[in-house]
Amino acid sequence: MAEDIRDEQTLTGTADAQIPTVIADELHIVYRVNGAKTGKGSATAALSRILKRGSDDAARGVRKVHAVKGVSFVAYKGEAVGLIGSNGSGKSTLLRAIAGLLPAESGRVYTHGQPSLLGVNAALMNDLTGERNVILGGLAMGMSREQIRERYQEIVDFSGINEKGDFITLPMRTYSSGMAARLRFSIAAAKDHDVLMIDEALATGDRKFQKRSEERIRELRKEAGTVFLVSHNNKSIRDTCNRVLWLERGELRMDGPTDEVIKEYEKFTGK
Ligand SMILES: Nc1ncnc2c1ncn2[C@@H]1O[C@H](COP(=O)(O)OP(=O)(O)OP(=O)(O)O)[C@@H](O)[C@H]1O
Repeated sequence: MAEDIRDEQTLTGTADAQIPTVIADELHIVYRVNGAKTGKGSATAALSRILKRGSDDAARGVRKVHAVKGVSFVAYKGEAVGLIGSNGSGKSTLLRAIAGLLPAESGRVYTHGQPSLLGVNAALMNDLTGERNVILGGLAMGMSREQIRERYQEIVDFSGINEKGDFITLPMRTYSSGMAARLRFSIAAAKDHDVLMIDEALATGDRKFQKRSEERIRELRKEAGTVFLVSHNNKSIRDTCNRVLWLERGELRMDGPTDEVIKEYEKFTGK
């Protein structure tokens, strides 16, 4: 409890709280879906699109989905920011845009340091063993072999993969979806990130693992950067985040302290 209070003081009382890590400025993200008009993704449809190049999107059968509409916010070092909202409201799109994976239609995203996106679909190699994936995943995040060696056991223990036998030396395809998601989270959480974005990772895994993950998110937040968490689980958001952005139909509907925003959101969803 005392720790928590200290934590809050760090957030509000020191210069640390004032270092911006992510700035979104009137950000708009638009997806373009090919073949939406004909419903065909065939070679002839592709050819006719090429022939019609130069004419406008509508004529070429390209449909636009305006997924994020004019979102602006500033996130600071030491914050854990929850993203909530109905299905299709733009949460994952916003995360992917912050990670630099989607171009902005207009507006901008500025990030301090290297943002890392951890999704339940983060790519690990199914045919390789858990062990190889820990090493590759670590290298992909920019850790040195030495650092990976040092943290290897910690990662395996955290994932709990070996609790029911020696699974870490088996290919990932033999893991249940929960086990695979736990390993992904454990690999990503082994590094101290400038900006760490987690998409629904806590929804997978059992309650025990969720608790461990929440604890790690609190540590990451204390140690260095900013954590973004997308979740439909209001309790996970309450337990880990100090601030919440609520998106609805691509627009930022509310931005504020966790309790206040979740209260309004629950009113909205009728819970
Ligand atoms: N690759 C894509 N191509 C075209 N449209 C997309 C694509 N991905 C998402 N969209 C659309 O963008 C909008 C926002 O989707 P997004 O996945 O960001 O929502 P979300 O809030 O994360 O939803 P959920 O809670 O269901 O995960 C939706 O209308 C969706 O249909």
